[in-house]
Amino acid sequence: AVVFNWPDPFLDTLEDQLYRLGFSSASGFALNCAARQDTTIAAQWLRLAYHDAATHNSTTGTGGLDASIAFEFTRAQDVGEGMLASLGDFLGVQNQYVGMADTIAMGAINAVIGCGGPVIPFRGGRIDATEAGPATVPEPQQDLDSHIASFQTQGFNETEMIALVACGHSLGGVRQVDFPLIVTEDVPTGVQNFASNVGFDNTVVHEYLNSTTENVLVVGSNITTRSDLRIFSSDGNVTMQSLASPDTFNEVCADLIGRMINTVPSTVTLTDPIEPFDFKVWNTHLFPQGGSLAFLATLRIIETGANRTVTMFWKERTGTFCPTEGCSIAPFQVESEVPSLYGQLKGVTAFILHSFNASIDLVTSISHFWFEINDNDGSAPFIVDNNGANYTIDQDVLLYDPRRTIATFASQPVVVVGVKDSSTSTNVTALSMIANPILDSDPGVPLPINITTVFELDSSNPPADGYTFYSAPIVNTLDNTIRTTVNGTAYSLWVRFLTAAGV
Ligand code: HEM
Repeated sequence: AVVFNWPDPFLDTLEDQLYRLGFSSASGFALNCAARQDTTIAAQWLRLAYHDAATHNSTTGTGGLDASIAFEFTRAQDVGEGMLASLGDFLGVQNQYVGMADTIAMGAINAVIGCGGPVIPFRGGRIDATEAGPATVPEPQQDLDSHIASFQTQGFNETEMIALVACGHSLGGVRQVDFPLIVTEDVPTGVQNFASNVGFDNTVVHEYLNSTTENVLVVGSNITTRSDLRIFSSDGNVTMQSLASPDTFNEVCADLIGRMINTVPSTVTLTDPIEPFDFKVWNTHLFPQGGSLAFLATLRIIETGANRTVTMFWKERTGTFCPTEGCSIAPFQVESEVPSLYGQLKGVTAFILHSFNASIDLVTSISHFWFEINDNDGSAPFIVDNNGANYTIDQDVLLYDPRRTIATFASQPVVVVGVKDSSTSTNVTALSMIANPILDSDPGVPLPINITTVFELDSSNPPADGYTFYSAPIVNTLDNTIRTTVNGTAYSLWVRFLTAAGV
């Protein structure tokens, strides 16, 4: 599994989105196999992921799960309102580090578990395409040889093709409005489902094998578009029979859907699987406050059942202020939080959030911090110090100020940052990622976009504690990277959340 060395905005974001409740639409909306547009959100997400991945060419190492679907969804082979609806679901959780392609992949694994299917490992690091890929999504009217060839190009052999189609067609169905030549008989809901049940399981396999299937790609009156029949029966039903065991079905589908979402251009390297981090420093803020520096930090710990005491320690940046063993403080707040479904399925019962609100000497400041944990069960207390490297605060020149910032839901937040020793040449900017709004009239390319905001000297916050304050209204409250150059040195600060416990 991947190792988290703080600060790592990329892993920090992905791990929150995977394991914490409410941190990503891609982990929330498909829960309980929720219905939408006469199918399920999960079915729409899984189909979207497959169509995005199907642009892969394993010979040239191009295409794959790269969000190129955002440029392709208007093609005939991608017909269906589920495509745009799914991209719309996912917009708004990307940032400078995590792109749409990772969200689509995360959506696919949540689609499967949201409908009761197996847990698929998540690797991150996909890179969003900037243009459409080739039109290589298989279509029902194509013959078996074409399907074998296109799955081969995408990296799957014939057996894997059979199983992957069965796994995918465990969910959802074919819409009459989009495929009138396939769904030729009236269906009351407008969708002819692949299986008689809604959830992710091998009902589609059983109903195929015992000839009760209503899968229109198997038994539809239009013989040309019986692609599932041709595919499923292509090896004399050997693969379909092997999928009759629910355990085998789940195992094979977890593996193949996992490979499908990890199908990326050869230039992309994915991380190792991201497992929930045992200890995670989260949402830190350092800012000037009434003659000292306020330092807010949360240590998130996976619940172990122990009645833990957690102490935060820190050392000064210059000079001497703290005792040799470090300055220390107890948390002002300890909260328990229910993890996401994915987290629960990985065995996390709760996250315990220990929040600290330390007052740091303004002159000597802070260079690094760490924690000591006592399980209070007679065992020796242990240190949590970022895998031995300490949690290092790399600078105190450019600081985001959550208390001076005015963040309300009613209006655009006015973000305030403090710059130490600033000269008149200071130029403060924020690079923010925002969701590109989908308009019904012209959906455009549903991918997030970057905007740059220039800060101005803040007349309502006069200089204090050696800092000069700059402010700007900022559209996005989820993720901003603030930059400035002071006396020739460039500083950058990642601000993911505008507020924190203790603000
Ligand atoms: C030869 C290969 C395939 C063909 C010809 C094919 C064809 C189709 C067609 C015609 C539909 C109906 C779409 C609609 O009405 O919106 C559909 C739906 C679907 N397909 Fe496939 N498919 C193939 C492979 C796959 C694979 C490999 C997966 C995923 C692993 C997949 C996942 C899905 C899902 C989840 C739906 C339901 C979508 C919904 O209910 O909104 N398909 N497929």
